[in-house]
Amino acid sequence: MFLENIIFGMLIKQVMEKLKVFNSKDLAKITQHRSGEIKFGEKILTVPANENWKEFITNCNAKFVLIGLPEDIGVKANMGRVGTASAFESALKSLVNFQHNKFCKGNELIALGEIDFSNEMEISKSLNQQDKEDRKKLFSLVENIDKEVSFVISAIVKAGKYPIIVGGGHNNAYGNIKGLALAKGMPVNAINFDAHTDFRIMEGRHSGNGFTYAFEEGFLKRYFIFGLHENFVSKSVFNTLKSIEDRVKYVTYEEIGVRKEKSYTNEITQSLKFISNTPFGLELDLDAIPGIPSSAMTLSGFSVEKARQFVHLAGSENNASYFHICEGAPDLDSSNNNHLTGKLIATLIIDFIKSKKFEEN
Ligand SMILES: N=CN[C@@H](CCC(=O)O)C(=O)O
Repeated sequence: MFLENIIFGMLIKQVMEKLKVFNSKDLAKITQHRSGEIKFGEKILTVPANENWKEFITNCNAKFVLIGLPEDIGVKANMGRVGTASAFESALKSLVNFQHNKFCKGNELIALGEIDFSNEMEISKSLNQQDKEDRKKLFSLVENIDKEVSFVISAIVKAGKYPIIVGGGHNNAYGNIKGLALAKGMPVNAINFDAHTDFRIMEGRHSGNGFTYAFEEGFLKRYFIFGLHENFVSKSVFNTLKSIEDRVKYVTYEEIGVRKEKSYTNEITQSLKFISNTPFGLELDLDAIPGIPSSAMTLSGFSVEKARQFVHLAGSENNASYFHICEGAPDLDSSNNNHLTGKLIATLIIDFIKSKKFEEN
């Protein structure tokens, strides 16, 4: 057991720069050309060979940087159902085949690449989430992922760009928030469109406590959870939220969508007032949208149109500094339409890019 732990430690210490930078051929391979049309993939920028990625994105006119986090270890460490690792690949395949036109142009986006978590994913496959010792190892793997994510997000923000991050599990909120806070040199805020708070106890890192760790470690100042489901939040988490209500607020899905006590757009305005005075992260968990394959998939919740409206309104705030879409799990979709999760993620990416145009006008 002792030796096993040493080997495990050595394996996960292989922390280097794990960023796999895309080149134009990576996009060309998945872009389906059609005469008379210009596809997004023909215009999206990639880092030229032999150029330093940080220098390239700093000097580039494009404002948005796309980055993928192909992992589902945070979900596994949270006892969930894996399948989020393929979401980025699926989203990219749809995105490159969208139309480049007057509403949105491909060259506004740099497809930077993905963080290569294949080493962690391989180790994770051999671990049993029900086993106490194995679960601790899963927590360590998530900490490893956190370091990589916060490093890359911080570098993108320092380059003056908006990271658009496709998860992976919601554990990655922690790395995003920390990365943004480190780049800005101050604690930041976050708004989260989610059925869950992901403010569960600090029992070890997983997809259910990214915001707790970011809050307790001083990276997250104010947090708003938009549309959480009353049935999915424990009494103890509600008590915790009550004790810090000056810094963490929420509105439930049931208050807006079921009992109609509050209006959707008015609640978005109120929630944005709470967090938009300082740089903030925009988080969207696909398990809040009915019927989207994810670990905690549900059939009730805000529609795709409502989610798009939310991204549009929140993204158009000057201080909205990154957009993270997570928990989508194409691998859990057994239908012959399992490309649709990626297509939805690509649609939301474009909604965020378009929302920023209002900032300039
Ligand atoms: N990111 C999702 N987190 C949820 C998952 C809930 C579930 O698996 O049922 C949470 O931990 O609360």
